[in-house]
Amino acid sequence: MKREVYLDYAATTPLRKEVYEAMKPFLKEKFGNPSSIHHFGRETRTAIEEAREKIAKAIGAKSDEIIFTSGGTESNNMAIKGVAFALSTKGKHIITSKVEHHAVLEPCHFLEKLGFEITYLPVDREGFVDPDDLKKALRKDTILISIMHANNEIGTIEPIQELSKIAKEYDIYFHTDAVQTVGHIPVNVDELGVDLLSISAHKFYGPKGVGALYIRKGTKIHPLIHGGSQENNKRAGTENVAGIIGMGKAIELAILEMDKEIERLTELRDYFIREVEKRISDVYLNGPRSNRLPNNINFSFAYVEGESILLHLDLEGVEVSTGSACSSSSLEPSHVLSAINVPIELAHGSIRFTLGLYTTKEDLNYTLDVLERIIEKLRTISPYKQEWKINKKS
Ligand SMILES: Cc1ncc(COP(=O)(O)O)c(C=O)c1O
Repeated sequence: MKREVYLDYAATTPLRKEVYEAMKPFLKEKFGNPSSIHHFGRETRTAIEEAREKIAKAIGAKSDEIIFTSGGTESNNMAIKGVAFALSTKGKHIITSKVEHHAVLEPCHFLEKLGFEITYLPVDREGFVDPDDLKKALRKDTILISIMHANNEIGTIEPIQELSKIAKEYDIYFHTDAVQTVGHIPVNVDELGVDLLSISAHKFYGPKGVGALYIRKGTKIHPLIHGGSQENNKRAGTENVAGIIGMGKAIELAILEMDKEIERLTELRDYFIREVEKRISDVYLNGPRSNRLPNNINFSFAYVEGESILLHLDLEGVEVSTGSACSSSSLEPSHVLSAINVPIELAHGSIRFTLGLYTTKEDLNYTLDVLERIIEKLRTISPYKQEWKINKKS
């Protein structure tokens, strides 16, 4: 029987019921502007500060080190451009990696147009940045290093502690895009040794359009949005009150359930990987087998197009993604798969399955049955069929 199976939790997660309930009053009756002095204003101000404390506590920070933003994209932009603008007289060199999200790569491309120089570090075949490569890339004028905590396409968890240690030795700011890890695996800013860290609520069952940037006390950074004095003069504009309250509730619940979910999802992930490798020939797992996000699976299926697999899965009620959500609409192979040296034909046959709170083993069994059938059917009509048969014989 047809099932509805959502396996695209890395793109976004559904809003939790408890989060929606917590937000509701702030969409209607509790409408005060948090900057107003009167009762209505004080009520929303208090709620915002409580949410800030919850976010800070979840990552081992202090509440005055948290700035609310419109999401992961804005947080990354603020961290990178904000530090670049603040330190441009000290230096104009930034180091990042080739596998970052576009919300890091594009601000870097923009800065290049303004005369900054960016080094894009390579990664190994599993997507890991080598600390030695970072050391070699350092220059006297390096002002910022930005390496993501975990990759949104292939799930690689980067060795942030080791990388940030190098930054510290040379007194260089370290930013990490933790959009895929906060609320999913333990994140502690002191243990990671980072100065800036990006968060997005809709990746952990909070609302879309709200996020946060952790800025270690004393870090020099310019605001990107000018206006009122909100967010400690670092991000002007009346706050997204309901969104912020929702993010606070979502992080609280995510932290409570984290250990249990890590164990459950890791088991489901490894079961799915094993079954795919057992049931379907010519499949290649992208990304590592350990130090991988508990909910991430990314496979290349030889001789078939990822888009065809996606559309056929969709018809059967299974929602997945080819590479990152942003590149789903483009025919370019994903920059992440290119960086880990996946051949172009295989990169085009790649599918990302990301699990979450509501994923069950029954969902995965249904997906496996459907997937096995679809791949077999697509391969029968594949233009690579002859070549495939030859390869299989040899
Ligand atoms: C690693 C990473 N960084 C940044 C973003 C952008 O976050 P947002 O959608 O909140 O702007 C995403 C979302 O896909 C992501 O996966």
